[in-house]
Amino acid sequence: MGEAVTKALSDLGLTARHGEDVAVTGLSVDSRQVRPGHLFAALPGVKAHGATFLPAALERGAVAVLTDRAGEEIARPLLVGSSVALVVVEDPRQSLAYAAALWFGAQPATVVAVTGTNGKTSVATFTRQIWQALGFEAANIGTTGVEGSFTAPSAHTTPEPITLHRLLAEMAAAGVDYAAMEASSHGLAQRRLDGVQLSAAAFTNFTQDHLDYHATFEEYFAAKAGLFTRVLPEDGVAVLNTDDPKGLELFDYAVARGQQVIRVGRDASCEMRLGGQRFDAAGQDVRFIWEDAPQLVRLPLIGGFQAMNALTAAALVIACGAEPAEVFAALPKLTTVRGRMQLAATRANGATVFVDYAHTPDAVETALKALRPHVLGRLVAIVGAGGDRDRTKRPLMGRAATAFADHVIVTDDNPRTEDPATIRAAVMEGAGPEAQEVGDRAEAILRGVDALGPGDALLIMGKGHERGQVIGTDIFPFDDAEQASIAVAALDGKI
Ligand SMILES: CC(=O)N[C@H]1[C@@H](OP(=O)(O)OP(=O)(O)OC[C@H]2O[C@@H](n3ccc(=O)[nH]c3=O)[C@H](O)[C@@H]2O)O[C@H](CO)[C@@H](O)[C@@H]1O[C@H](C)C(=O)N[C@@H](C)C(=O)N[C@H](CCC(=O)O)C(=O)O
Ligand SMILES: Nc1ncnc2c1ncn2[C@@H]1O[C@H](COP(=O)(O)OP(=O)(O)OP(=O)(O)O)[C@@H](O)[C@H]1O
Repeated sequence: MGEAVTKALSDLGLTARHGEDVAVTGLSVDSRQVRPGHLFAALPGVKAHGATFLPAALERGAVAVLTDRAGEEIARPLLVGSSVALVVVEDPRQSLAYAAALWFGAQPATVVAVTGTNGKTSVATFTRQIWQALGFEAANIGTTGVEGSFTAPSAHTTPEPITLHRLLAEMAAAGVDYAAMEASSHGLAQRRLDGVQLSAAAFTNFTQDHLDYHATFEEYFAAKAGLFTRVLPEDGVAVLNTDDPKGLELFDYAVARGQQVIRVGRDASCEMRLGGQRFDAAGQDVRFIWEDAPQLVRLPLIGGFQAMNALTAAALVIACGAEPAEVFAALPKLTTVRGRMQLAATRANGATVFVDYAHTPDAVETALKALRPHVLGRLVAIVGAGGDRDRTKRPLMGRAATAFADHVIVTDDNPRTEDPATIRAAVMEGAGPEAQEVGDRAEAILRGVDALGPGDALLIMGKGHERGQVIGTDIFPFDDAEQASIAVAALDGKI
């Protein structure tokens, strides 16, 4: 057994207000995870103040507490006569983020972060894919976990600082030199990224979302802006979609801080400018202009917005020092995030089948609208809604499908403990009398594929990357992309 690592509070940038500069054996934000010798970060929470769990943390052997003034009030009486060190700071989440960085002490040499309402996963994934295509060891961290040269599951889009820095240190130890991470607005508001050394950061766009957590639109934007005004250092590069008015606002902040900026968008002022797009069944040809030189690339990606995501990723990689010509040569190799507008199968007659995670009325509309320019013939949609979740969205999802597709098949999603027929009836109510109802999802996919003539496309929505269907309380193996391949093989005589 190796000797346990310990670090003094002062080595973690912390000063005790009460007690000594003790050595700690680890960090925890949750009393239930405290081990003997740990520093317990008692954070102000939505439901409770972490300091209320101090007795449990002390019982488990915490030797130091990091908290704010409100936490100090709760902690002081509990610490009378004890040698436990009490560290009181203005913003304990930020101090914890710095302490976690110092505790783990290593990260990949180049780390970039992406924020925005939509496109974070796509941009972080594309950035990693470009680096890998250039021959570098690279990984991305986000909603889909950690992927690339290093893989790990992740519960959060932006992991908590302790998890995040453990991951970054493990990546560095495994030889990963490049990492692209998603910066969620929750993660930014909770200072999860504050201890990360960023080389560049990108902003994709800003629309209404997450107003359940952020009190106002302004607060939500302020959280995202923090990536550029606080986390990204002055010598970092800001990659900004300045077609979005909020991107223009960030441009002003970045310039005021002396950061170098790469603007991405359609406007003539952009260093990375999107010119034209021509769509076909399997992707798009994109014309763009980099520093006044026109370029043409093939993107095997569905959806007009993916060109902006790919260019944003290209700009990030260039910002970190790569040769632009090599970066542009890598773009035709990009592949979509699994289950997001994923080309799952192609019929012998050329008709295509796509799988997408869209499971809200808005997402159904966006997905169908994105696919439409790629389809010469008819667009067929398969839609369903999950059980034990929001009921009001069911007819709205059916309505959106009928409004933006030429033919709609309503099927089961994850019925969970509800009666599947009742859920389908609600979706059918919005989808209208022309829609076809096929409860069994595999049969619905078979019928959808069978309906495709040359030039047609089928979009199977709702489950995306999932590999199981939840019926009752059991999960049965089910993969939309695999079912699409099976249906195509069966109908085109390959099995
Ligand atoms: C809404 C939100 O962000 N909540 C975060 C917040 O929890 P909270 O304020 O509710 O905590 P609380 O339950 O009031 O407890 C207060 C403190 O006491 C601690 N505690 C609690 C119970 C106990 O027995 N002992 C104990 O020590 C908790 O660890 C916490 O530090 O502080 C906790 C500790 O830092 C976080 O783990 C927790 O993230 C939760 C798990 C979460 O689900 N967050 C989601 C919303 C999130 O961050 N999502 C974004 C993506 C959003 C998106 O783009 O879709 C993400 O980046 O993943
Ligand atoms: N640049 C973009 N502009 C507008 N919409 C986009 C853009 N990129 C992606 N989208 C839409 O957002 C959906 C989710 O994309 P993506 O996973 O990349 O975003 P995200 O910000 O990571 O969201 P999440 O954290 O929920 O995964 C896509 O399926 C698409 O409908």
